[in-house]
Amino acid sequence: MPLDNAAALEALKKVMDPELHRDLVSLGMVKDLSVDGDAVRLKVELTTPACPLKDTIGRDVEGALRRAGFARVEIHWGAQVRSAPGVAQSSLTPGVKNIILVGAGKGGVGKSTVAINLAVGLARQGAKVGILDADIYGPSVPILTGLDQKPTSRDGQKLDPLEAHGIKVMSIGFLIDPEQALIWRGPMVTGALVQLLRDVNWGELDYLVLDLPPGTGDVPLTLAQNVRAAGVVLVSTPQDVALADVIRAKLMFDKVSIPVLGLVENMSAFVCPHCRHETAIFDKGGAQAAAEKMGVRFLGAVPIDLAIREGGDKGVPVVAGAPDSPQAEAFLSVARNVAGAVSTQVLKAPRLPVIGAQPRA
Ligand SMILES: Nc1ncnc2c1ncn2[C@@H]1O[C@H](COP(=O)(O)OP(=O)(O)OP(=O)(O)O)[C@@H](O)[C@H]1O
Repeated sequence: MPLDNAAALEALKKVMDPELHRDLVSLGMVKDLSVDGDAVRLKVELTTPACPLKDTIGRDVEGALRRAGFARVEIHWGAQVRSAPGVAQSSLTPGVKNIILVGAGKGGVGKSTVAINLAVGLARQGAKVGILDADIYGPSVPILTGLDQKPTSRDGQKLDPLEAHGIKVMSIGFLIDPEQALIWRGPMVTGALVQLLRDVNWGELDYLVLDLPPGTGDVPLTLAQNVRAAGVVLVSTPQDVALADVIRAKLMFDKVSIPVLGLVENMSAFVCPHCRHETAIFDKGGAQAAAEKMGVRFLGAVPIDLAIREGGDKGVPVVAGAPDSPQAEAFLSVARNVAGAVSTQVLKAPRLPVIGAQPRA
């Protein structure tokens, strides 16, 4: 067989994306293919810049092309985050490709800490990201980002989100006294949430991370009726009492047809910074077992750690403040796994009309 574009494409059709279980050519990931003698050059366009399997894909592409007879293989990388068909055209947030919910069965398990580090982690890997603090009864994103100014509006219609650590940020905590929302009835809460989605200038984003209130209630239901989220990341500590709640939360998301992207174990074992001894304060490994039981993906474990708590209190998430630390790497790995899960979800999504409200003219 001559060494030409057709031969290279034939070889690339045998390379499967290990996450998406389809070949790179039919996924439209092969771009700018050119052959010159026994040299081949191409761009592989990943479905997310935070691709967890980039190295594996690179090795597989090179191997397949070499086996086809190419002596020199030059791979360039790109990324184009995709969204499920129809999502962008008919949603409250037209420029947002994927909405990722972060939820927990109970309070205090570190849901907001995971949400902010996930958002900053996705941005650090090259994605355009925003975070919306939808935890209307207990907004913690202002503290976690160190932001406290009031958002303003340049166009007199939509509020401009604030920015910190490379992401766009909006929280009900910027707009009202947090104690005020505590006495809100359900419809006020859901109304505020719809406004925070629709009436904020989110612009073009690959991912909008939504920090949900803990437990089950009106907010997930409102979201299910108004946005087509890519899915929900569930956060739990490893001990049984938290896991029982997260299993209940999963059932609730199933009921409202929001896909569960997977489960994160937060406050996993404590590693002593002095002697490296590991202590399983809240137990360890429980979430992985629970994820298997629930039939959802395990997205990773984050240790209980002083730097994570201090970063949160100072408004500098550890992923931004100490990006090369093992603590940050734990969150970055979760971010890559979440990005992979979103890509898988997007490709699985049926081409259905999107439920819910239309953008305002
Ligand atoms: N892995 C961790 N290591 C150490 N401290 C952590 C970790 N994760 C969260 N924390 C700390 O635990 C406290 C609660 O975290 P966070 O506010 O993220 O929880 P939450 O589940 O969102 O709570 P709520 O339900 O009240 O919104 C914070 O002080 C935070 O800094």
